[in-house]
Amino acid sequence: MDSQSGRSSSDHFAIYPISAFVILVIVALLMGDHLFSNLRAGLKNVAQQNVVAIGSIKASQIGDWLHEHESDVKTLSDNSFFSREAIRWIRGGAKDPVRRRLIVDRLQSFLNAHHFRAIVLYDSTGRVLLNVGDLFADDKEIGIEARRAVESGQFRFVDLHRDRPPSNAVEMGFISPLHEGLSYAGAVYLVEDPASYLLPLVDSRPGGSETADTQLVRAEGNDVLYLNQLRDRDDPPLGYRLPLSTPGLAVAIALRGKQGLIEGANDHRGRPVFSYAGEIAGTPWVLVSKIDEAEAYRMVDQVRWLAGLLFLFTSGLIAAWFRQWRRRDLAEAEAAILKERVRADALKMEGEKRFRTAFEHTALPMVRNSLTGEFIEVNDAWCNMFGYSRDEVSSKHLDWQQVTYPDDMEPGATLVKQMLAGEISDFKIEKRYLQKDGKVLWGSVQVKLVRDEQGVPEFVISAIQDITERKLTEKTINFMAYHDKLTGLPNRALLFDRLAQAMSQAKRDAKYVALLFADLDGFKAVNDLYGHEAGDNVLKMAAQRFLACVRAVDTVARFGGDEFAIILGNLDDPLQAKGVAEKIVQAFAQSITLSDGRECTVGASVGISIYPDHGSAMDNLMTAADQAMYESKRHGKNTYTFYRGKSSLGSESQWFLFDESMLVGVGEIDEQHRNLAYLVNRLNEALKRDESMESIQQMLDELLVATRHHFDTENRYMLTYNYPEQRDHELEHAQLLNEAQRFKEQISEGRELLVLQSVKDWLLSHIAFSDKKLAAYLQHQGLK
Ligand SMILES: Nc1nc2c(ncn2[C@@H]2O[C@H](COP(=O)(O)OP(=O)(O)OP(=O)(O)O)[C@@H](O)[C@H]2O)c(=O)[nH]1
Repeated sequence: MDSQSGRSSSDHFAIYPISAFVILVIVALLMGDHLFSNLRAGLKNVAQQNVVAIGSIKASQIGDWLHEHESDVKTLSDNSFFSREAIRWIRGGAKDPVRRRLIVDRLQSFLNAHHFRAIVLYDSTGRVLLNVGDLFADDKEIGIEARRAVESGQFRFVDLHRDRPPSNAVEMGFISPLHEGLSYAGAVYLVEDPASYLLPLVDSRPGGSETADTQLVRAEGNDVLYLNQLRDRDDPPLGYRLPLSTPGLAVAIALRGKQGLIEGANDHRGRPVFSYAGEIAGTPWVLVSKIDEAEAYRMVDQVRWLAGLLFLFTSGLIAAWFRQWRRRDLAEAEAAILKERVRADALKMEGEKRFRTAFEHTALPMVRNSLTGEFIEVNDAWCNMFGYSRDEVSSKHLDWQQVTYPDDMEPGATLVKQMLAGEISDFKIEKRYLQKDGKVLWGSVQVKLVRDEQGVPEFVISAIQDITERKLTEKTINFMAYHDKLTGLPNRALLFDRLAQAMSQAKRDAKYVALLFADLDGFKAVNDLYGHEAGDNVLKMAAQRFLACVRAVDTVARFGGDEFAIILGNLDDPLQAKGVAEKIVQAFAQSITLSDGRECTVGASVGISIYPDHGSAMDNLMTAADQAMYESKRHGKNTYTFYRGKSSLGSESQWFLFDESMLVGVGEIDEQHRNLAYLVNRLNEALKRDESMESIQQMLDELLVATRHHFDTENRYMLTYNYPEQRDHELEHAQLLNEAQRFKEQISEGRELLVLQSVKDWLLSHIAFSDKKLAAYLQHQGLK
């Protein structure tokens, strides 16, 4: 892995913690926001409840206080002793000193009892007649109000105002007309000092708050006039005003008629406040209690700030830790990559070194080829095997084709193509090679495609094992298995094979095959007269004479003893066999000279059968030839005879005749044997009808399945009844099944007749020799 890919892989893994962190941050922010929103809502609620409580209580107290004063005033003025005395005194021209004294005393005691600042007595024109209490400045305006009270007979409220100099005091009051019955003759003005109760009540604030305040206001022209002193301003009562049009001003909103909670408004400083407004009945006043939103929210905002700071601090810490971790991780990854690369390089060098040592010093011939087949290098063992020097290999630009035996080129070329196409990575084959001097040798070659680190094919390496010896041995063994040791002719096994091939070929080409059976006449006498060795020589010479009579493509086989068989394939006319038979008879008419010079004579009796005239199955054809040969013997020997029986031996549909003699006596086994015979006959029929190879294959498959089933049945019986020869019997089953596997290949090679014959032969032999024995045992055990 290179460093680039290492980093990207590490980055890939870093995505997870980063994503997790981002998600965590988002969740924390959302949760925090939700939490703080709830807290703020709670605090807002509390703050609003507080301003409502304070505002409404104070408004109610002020209302009560005003009402009380109104009652006090009315007590003094309404038909009271005082009012009667005062009216009389005023109507008397306000001259009676005794009555004046009485009035003053009365007012003074009233003043003392009710804590007014002063009481002023007016006549009906609004002129001041007398006053008690504090310093008082005669105010024309008040006089006018007093006259109006007398004229209207109505109580009048004198709003807060600043008294004229020298008093300058803030005051307010209540004017009540004096009447006796229905006549009014003056008025009393009770002057109240707001600082004694009203203003302290308004200004009283809950402890602990920095911004909570209550403001008593009234509209004056286009302004809001603050009647009390604000907690954050130095202006005295009635000393501060703001335009009524000030945007968002809570008191202005209240004066415009909004009562109760006012939301989203500001106070005189322009700061957002929670406020409550309440009208004071009978006055133009509005009482507004308020608290700064900032103060109400202060706690939660502070906590929010702290939480934010803590969050930022923690995030910073995590980010720093993560960065550090990533750095360390990357550094570790890079270090690991570097280490791995160094290790890989070392391994590669080590591997190359080892390969080179192995390549150079191994006793196994090895060669490296380019992808197009030229030799890149060979080792010493290869040079020894093929006879080329290394210089010759490079100067002659040798490639693998030049050292391969021409007939063996194809399989290797196909496999190399598959290997380069990536279908296989290596292969092993046996093939013939050509040495430099042209000699042929056999090699078992193991070929492997070598790819570079990116997987691109680089070169092909081959290791060759010299198997010439083994092949020769195999050839000899093979030859011996299929040839007669004495004469060197094909033996009976090879004869069957060749006959099957010839019959299949003839079937395809619509030709004839002649099978000649020849038995030497008088051969026993040779043995008897000249000895066995001489007999052997005669057999050898007889073989040569047979061979001399046939074409190279024909087969002469020794069938056994002094019996020979000759296959003449690819005949256009069956009578062509006649010529060969005549030549054979003539050939044996001449005497044979033995090694010791003595002469002997053996004849040849020949029987001829023709495929397909005398049978389409091998054993039928052989039986026919055999019968014809005996015919020749009967006719005095040294002659030939064509089979003259029926055009075809036996009933071909009953080619495998399952008769009584084949019953073994165990019901299930007999039934299966009968079924197998049926399947063999059916296959034979299909071959005769020249059915497609596919259906032939299918029938053979069915036959094999039935055979397997039959063997399983027998195995079961053997196991159940403890058959002493079970092992041998099962071994035979296994061998037969093994052989059966080969049948499929042989069928596809066009050797179906041989297969059929083989199946029939082994089935017959198995029933006769093995199954009958087994059945006898089973019957003995009581099985039917
Ligand atoms: N020397 C030798 N003799 C063999 C060999 N195989 C079989 N024989 C003998 O060959 C003889 C064959 O017998 P027959 O075919 O009856 O003899 P024949 O004299 O030819 O009789 P006809 O066929 O009736 O003419 C037997 O005596 C066998 O012992 C062999 O490999 N070498």
